[in-house]
Amino acid sequence: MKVACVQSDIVFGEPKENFKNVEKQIREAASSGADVVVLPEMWNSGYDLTRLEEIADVNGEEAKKLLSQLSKELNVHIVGGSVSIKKGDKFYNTMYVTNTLGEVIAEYDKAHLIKLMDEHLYFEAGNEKNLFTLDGVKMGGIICYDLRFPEWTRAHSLNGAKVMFIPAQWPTKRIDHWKILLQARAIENQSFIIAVNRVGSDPHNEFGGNSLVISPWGEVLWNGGDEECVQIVDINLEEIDDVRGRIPVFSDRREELYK
Ligand SMILES: O=C(O)CCC(=O)C(=O)O
Repeated sequence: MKVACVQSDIVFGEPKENFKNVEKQIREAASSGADVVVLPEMWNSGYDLTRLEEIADVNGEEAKKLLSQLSKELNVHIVGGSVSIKKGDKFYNTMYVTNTLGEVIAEYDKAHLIKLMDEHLYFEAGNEKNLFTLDGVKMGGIICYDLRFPEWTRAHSLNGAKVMFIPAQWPTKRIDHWKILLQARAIENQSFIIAVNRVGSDPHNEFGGNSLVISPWGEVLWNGGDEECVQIVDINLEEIDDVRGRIPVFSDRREELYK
């Protein structure tokens, strides 16, 4: 499966520009032969939280429309990072996944909101897991700070996910946490990790890129460095069952000890 990681900068509080950029990047990824395109977190607005009323996507309609159209036209699945949306009178940090038929097959509201970046003051947290199937393989998606909760990735793995997508806006100053936690999640869950972080900066933070594709054995197959790029990485999904067969951690679990 050819996965295209879109490690981009995001224009603070300017959805129009960001929509244009994302369309260009998805087209570039598709023309390079991608099967799945993966975007970063909150690519429509960045963390311009005080202007959400003005700039959040109402019911995610604009994002869903663009991603569905491009998925169908270009014959690619899209794991749409996340966008800031407004549902009713509340705001959410939401991931959409679209398939090559142009269907929205998953919608996930970020479950863990990061107080350090004031997210909890503006957004509602989601309460549901995010599982979907692409090309017959069960996969899952979480968003940025969700990564710090190993139980959350494990819950997805126990429900069948073999590939985890993790879009982010992870600051440079904690980039070592990002890399180490991602590698740990891949090893302990014996899953592919496709993690796409933005680059550039906003008025509050500099963002560290270092998007990573990691195998179920824990090998870093690609590191995006800290510049904008659209990179295709070829992953062999057969490795998952091979690694799980060699070290059967799922059947060796002692659930009764963990309460
Ligand atoms: O956990 C962190 O250090 C960064 C998380 C983050 O930036 C986010 O959830 O948006």
